[in-house]
Amino acid sequence: MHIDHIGIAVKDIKAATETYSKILNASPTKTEVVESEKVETVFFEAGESKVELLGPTSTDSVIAKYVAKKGEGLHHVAFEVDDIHSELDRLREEGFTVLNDKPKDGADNKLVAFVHPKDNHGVLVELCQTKK
Ligand SMILES: CC[C@@H](C(=O)O)C(=O)SCCNC(=O)CCNC(=O)[C@H](O)C(C)(C)COP(=O)(O)OP(=O)(O)OC[C@H]1O[C@@H](n2cnc3c(N)ncnc32)[C@H](O)[C@@H]1OP(=O)(O)O
Ligand SMILES: [Co+2]
Repeated sequence: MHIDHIGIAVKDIKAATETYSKILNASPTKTEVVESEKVETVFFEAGESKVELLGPTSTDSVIAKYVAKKGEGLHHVAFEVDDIHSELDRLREEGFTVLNDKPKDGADNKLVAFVHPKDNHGVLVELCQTKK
């Protein structure tokens, strides 16, 4: 298991892309709209992990809600696993609140699912697995 990406919620994806291009001294590697989440994502590589900027594409996106309530900032940490189904079963058995009945399509050719932040000391955890 390793950290695949950290997700950062932003108001203005264009402005945030300019900022992170300067911080990382690199161009984004991928830009993708994920309709199911109502977000636009911009990825930067940072060693073995990535930074995922998340901007809302709709006022009822979870990212719009988060930014309105808490402001911009770190939104989630995503761990890549080999078998997302068995990891989700394991976490459910451990008593964690998994927010998805089954993994769904995320960005970057991944299946994704989320574990509620109340169970993780205030951090929203994403599990992801590269689609085969
Ligand atoms: C692009 C696809 C994918 C990828 O491929 O990488 C993504 O990353 S998508 C990212 C966006 N999608 C998601 O976050 C989906 C999972 N999230 C959710 O289902 C919800 O956001 C939530 C976590 C269940 C919260 O929703 P809700 O209960 O409706 O929001 P509230 O504002 O009422 O929050 C309740 C409670 O939880 C705290 N909270 C909310 N979000 C976060 C967060 N990201 N990190 C930490 N804490 C969070 C919020 O502050 C509330 O706390 P209290 O006020 O103390 O009750
Ligand atoms: Co993510």
